[in-house]
Amino acid sequence: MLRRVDLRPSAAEQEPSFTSGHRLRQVLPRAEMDVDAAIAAVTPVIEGVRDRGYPAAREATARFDGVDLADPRVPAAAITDALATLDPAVRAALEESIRRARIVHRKQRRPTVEVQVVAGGTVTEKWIPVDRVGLYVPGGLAVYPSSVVMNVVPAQEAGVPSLVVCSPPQKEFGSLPHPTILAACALLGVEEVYAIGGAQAIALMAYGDSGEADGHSAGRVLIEPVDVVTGPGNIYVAAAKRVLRGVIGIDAEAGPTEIAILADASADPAHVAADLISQAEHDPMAASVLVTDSAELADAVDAEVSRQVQITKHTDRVRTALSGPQSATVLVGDLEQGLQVVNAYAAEHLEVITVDARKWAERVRSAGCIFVGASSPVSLGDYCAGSNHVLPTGCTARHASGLSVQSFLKGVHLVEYDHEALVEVSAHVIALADAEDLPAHGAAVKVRLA
Ligand SMILES: NC(=O)c1ccc[n+]([C@@H]2O[C@H](COP(=O)([O-])OP(=O)(O)OC[C@H]3O[C@@H](n4cnc5c(N)ncnc54)[C@H](O)[C@@H]3O)[C@@H](O)[C@H]2O)c1
Ligand SMILES: N[C@H](CO)Cc1c[nH]c[nH+]1
Ligand SMILES: [Zn+2]
Repeated sequence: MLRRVDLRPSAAEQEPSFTSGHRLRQVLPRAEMDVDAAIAAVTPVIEGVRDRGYPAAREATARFDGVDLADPRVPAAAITDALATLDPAVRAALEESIRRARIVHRKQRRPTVEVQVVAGGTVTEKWIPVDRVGLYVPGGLAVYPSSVVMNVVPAQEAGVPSLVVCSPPQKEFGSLPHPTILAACALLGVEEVYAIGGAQAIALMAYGDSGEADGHSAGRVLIEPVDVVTGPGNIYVAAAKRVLRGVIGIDAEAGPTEIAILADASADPAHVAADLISQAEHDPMAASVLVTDSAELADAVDAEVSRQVQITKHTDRVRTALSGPQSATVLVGDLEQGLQVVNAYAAEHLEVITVDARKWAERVRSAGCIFVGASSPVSLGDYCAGSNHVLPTGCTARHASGLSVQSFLKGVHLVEYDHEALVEVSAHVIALADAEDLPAHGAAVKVRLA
């Protein structure tokens, strides 16, 4: 079922060795359409919202979601009603998910650190939450109340005073976001929610709309712009975040889901197949990659995938994802080479299902989140591990992190020197200012020396 990429040293015509991450990335599976390619599709939408505000977003919603909404703000009553009618088992699960996420995220807050550099001279680093954030909750092929939890909990733990949630309108629910998403907002005390998805939602949060563009909302503020937008989404959402980075801060490009599994002969093929399928059901563009040194395991996983795909609910979506160029089994000579492969691939999610799994996991250098051992599937992290499921995709885990409290904080230095401490270092400041041919910088110190 999964195509094979054979990197075993014995494979015919193998190049010297695929040891450099850059060389490896050229042969590893990747989707045909990447974020760069999606930028062309979202740029007109973003420019429209920048220039004309909500009317342009409304047109995009009509086009992509088949819904025309004069006012996308979700009424307060819809949010409270959604919680009142929520299935008790789902409510209990959301509450447990929130509880565990809070335990982990509360510990992430960095303390203020004051450093005495010299007598009379200190540098203090403090962390200030941004004023207002926009949290994107996907709702196209699936709906994601769990992403409400993963966005809102770290923002709240960071101390962000103003939060807004955007999620696509659902035709079958009166063009509001899905009721489970609204119920999750209610559980977390989020009151400002808009029924809007895709790139138009990211642009609307970034630019806001004062309602003055064409008088469509009679001068009232439809939505205040935010400072940071976080959250997962499809390739268009990820592209919009890349385009708008700078206008707003972003967490990471958390686009179409990826799972890589580093497994040896000890892994249970039924578990491996189930986990590959679990993440493939997100999106036809999702990527599922098995990296193994065992051809026997690869064969057994193929057989299991074929069996399980027939009985999974979203079978078409899963088949498309698993048969696309982004999914494959990569055969390696040994787990050392497997480690090089998973580090080069930099998956959003990496499972390590091997003998001594923790030992191998400790040596991973690039992955959004690492799931260690046979009893830690990605689905656990998606909902209830306490970790965050908003994670970098498309190889951005080489440099980016998953969503955390830190995503909502700005680090600021407070520099405080007294006169003596300034005098003591003044010659060095003046010498460096002269070396840079910026003598006015030196003069700003000299004027204080008299
Ligand atoms: N990386 C992560 O952390 C993470 C977490 C959860 C989910 N995900 C991913 O989020 C995504 C959710 O996708 P989804 O589609 O279900 O919901 P979504 O909310 O991300 O996207 C739906 C929106 O896309 C817009 N859209 C649809 N087709 C378009 C087109 N052709 N051009 C422009 N805009 C278009 C629509 O306006 C719609 O509102 C999946 O790819 C899933 O794998 C990622
Ligand atoms: N696996 C997703 C991150 O790519 C998160 C998620 C939410 N719901 C189910 N799964
Ligand atoms: Zn998932």
